[in-house]
Amino acid sequence: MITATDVSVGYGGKLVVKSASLHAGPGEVIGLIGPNGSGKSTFLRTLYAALRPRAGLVTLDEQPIAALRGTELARRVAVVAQETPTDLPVSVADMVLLGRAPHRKALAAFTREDHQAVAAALSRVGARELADRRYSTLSGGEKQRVLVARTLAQQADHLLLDEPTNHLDIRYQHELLRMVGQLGVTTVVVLHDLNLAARYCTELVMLEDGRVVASGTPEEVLTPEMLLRVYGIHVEPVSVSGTLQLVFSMADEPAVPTP
Ligand SMILES: Nc1ncnc2c1ncn2[C@@H]1O[C@H](COP(=O)(O)OP(=O)(O)OP(=O)(O)O)[C@@H](O)[C@H]1O
Repeated sequence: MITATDVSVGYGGKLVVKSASLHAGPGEVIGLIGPNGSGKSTFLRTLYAALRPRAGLVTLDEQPIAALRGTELARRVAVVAQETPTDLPVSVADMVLLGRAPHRKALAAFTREDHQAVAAALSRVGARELADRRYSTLSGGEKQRVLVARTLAQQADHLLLDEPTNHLDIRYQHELLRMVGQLGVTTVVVLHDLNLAARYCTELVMLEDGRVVASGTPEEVLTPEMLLRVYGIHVEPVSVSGTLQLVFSMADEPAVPTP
């Protein structure tokens, strides 16, 4: 369970997250959405203590996150952030093995169980055949799958993902988010694609200029009025096999373009 209560975060003299709250219950997948620069990554980074809030509180299973030691945090929270190292001279398998580090006693060697967890995680994201490749030579989408495999190997019960689908082709976008939903792990995921958010998130939190302007189920948050106000875009919500999908048109075009 991850809870942020009235959190404000900023850089220098500027506040970019303003009294924002969020609650991710056990096994829930919370989508953090909002336009460019609205504060999504900053809010997410605060949830794993990479940034310290100026006001408010972040808790993990009701414990203040600031009170958790680094290794305990790493055991309990897995992160795929936007800024990831790309030029490390390591193999893919070693990159994923890094996810096992919080489970290892200081200076102990990795065990067979660690290597099995790495192989299983790579298989799960369809990247088993990449194990011996050098990480820095992978494509953007391959790297992203490997970073997700690292979080799986970490076996944390909380998962924080910053645009995990942005380099993935359409099939892997869906596979990844479906897999995240099936993990049963408490998840907060920053997503730009509102149709993916509608389909795979249990609840959404929408930011505008650092403030939470809507939160609730996808149907409650992704309304035409809200999307016009926050993104300046027209949307027609449609239900496809019981799933909310959004058809967009620019605000200066007719809502449903004529052929
Ligand atoms: N390290 C930083 N130093 C100063 N300002 C920053 C820093 N990181 C982000 N910002 C600013 O904070 C604001 C929020 O940025 P943030 O990356 O959290 O937004 P976002 O919603 O994730 O954006 P995007 O959708 O474009 O990824 C932006 O105005 C950005 O320029």
